[in-house]
Amino acid sequence: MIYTCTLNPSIDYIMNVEAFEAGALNRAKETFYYPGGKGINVARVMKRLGVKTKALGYIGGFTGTFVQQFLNQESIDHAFIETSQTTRINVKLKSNNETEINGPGAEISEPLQEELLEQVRKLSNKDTLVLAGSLPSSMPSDFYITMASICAENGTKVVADTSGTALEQLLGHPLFLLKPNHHELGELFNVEIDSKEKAVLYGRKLIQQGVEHVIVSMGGEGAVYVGRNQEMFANVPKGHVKNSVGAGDSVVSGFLAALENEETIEQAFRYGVASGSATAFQDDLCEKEDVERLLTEIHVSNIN
Ligand SMILES: Nc1ncnc2c1ncn2[C@@H]1O[C@H](COP(=O)(O)OP(=O)(O)OP(=O)(O)O)[C@@H](O)[C@H]1O
Ligand SMILES: O=P(O)(O)OC[C@@]1(O)O[C@H](CO)[C@@H](O)[C@@H]1O
Repeated sequence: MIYTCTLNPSIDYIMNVEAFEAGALNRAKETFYYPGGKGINVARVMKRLGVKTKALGYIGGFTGTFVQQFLNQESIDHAFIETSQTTRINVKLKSNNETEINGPGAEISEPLQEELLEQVRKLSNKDTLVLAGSLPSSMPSDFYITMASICAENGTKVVADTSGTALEQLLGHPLFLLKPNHHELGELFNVEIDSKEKAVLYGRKLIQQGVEHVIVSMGGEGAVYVGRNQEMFANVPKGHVKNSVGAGDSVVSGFLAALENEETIEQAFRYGVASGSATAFQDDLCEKEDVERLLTEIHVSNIN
């Protein structure tokens, strides 16, 4: 079973504003509320792609109730730990460009941290745990490492979709999949990644540190896959980008969903990229039929 863990979920409040002006009264022409947080996005997309998951993490307050009700309506299984604090609201302001304001997240007490670790201890070598997104600022920065170490003891596969210190600290632990974008990968090694060749070079360094599959997404410039025996490049289909929120999470979902359906690594990589683009081309997360329509526009080539 695939479990997603969102330590810091959100409601994503999407505001479409025609020509945003800082310091002035702006009126949105359209707004949307979606449950958010990277692990929750992964769970929602996997459900649409036909794969069952269970969402873990912390939830609380009226915003937490909204998130849980939304997931219930979409028949997404979850076992969140309730906190007395309100789940954050992240503002996604879409105008000529995209501006995001993400909240710091709730305070998570030590007993609640222990409760989540207990859930992780129950996972087996048949399970996969997706650790996705930021840690609330109150949590120890090595919490992902604690979770990854428990998983290593039990043979549970770990997928990580995070950035900054949390990502840096995870390196050296056995990881099944890492999906940094090219900025996040560059930040890890203090370099600028501006070509697929550089993405491969630094992707290989992740493989040397114990990662099994690396996908480096480069927005509209395509994506690179680096594995132990295979390196590939995929273009992205052409289309109008409406919403990049959750596009990276959709790449993770598409890749994992295809592997669950026993596709090859190449096909899973193509499916991941198609899922990312299908999300980028619409307001909410992708639907299966959009993903499958885009598959034919994605060409995967071996590198070297
Ligand atoms: N301009 C684009 N055209 C087509 N597809 C795109 C475009 N930008 C992003 N995508 C799709 O979204 C995926 C993820 O994009 P990106 O590299 O920006 O990752 P990310 O920064 O992790 O995403 P997110 O915005 O969710 O944090 C890409 O691999 C691609 O499939
Ligand atoms: O603050 P974090 O945890 O880094 O990112 C949270 C977030 O921006 O990531 C998702 C998109 O990937 C959104 O649903 C959510 O608002």
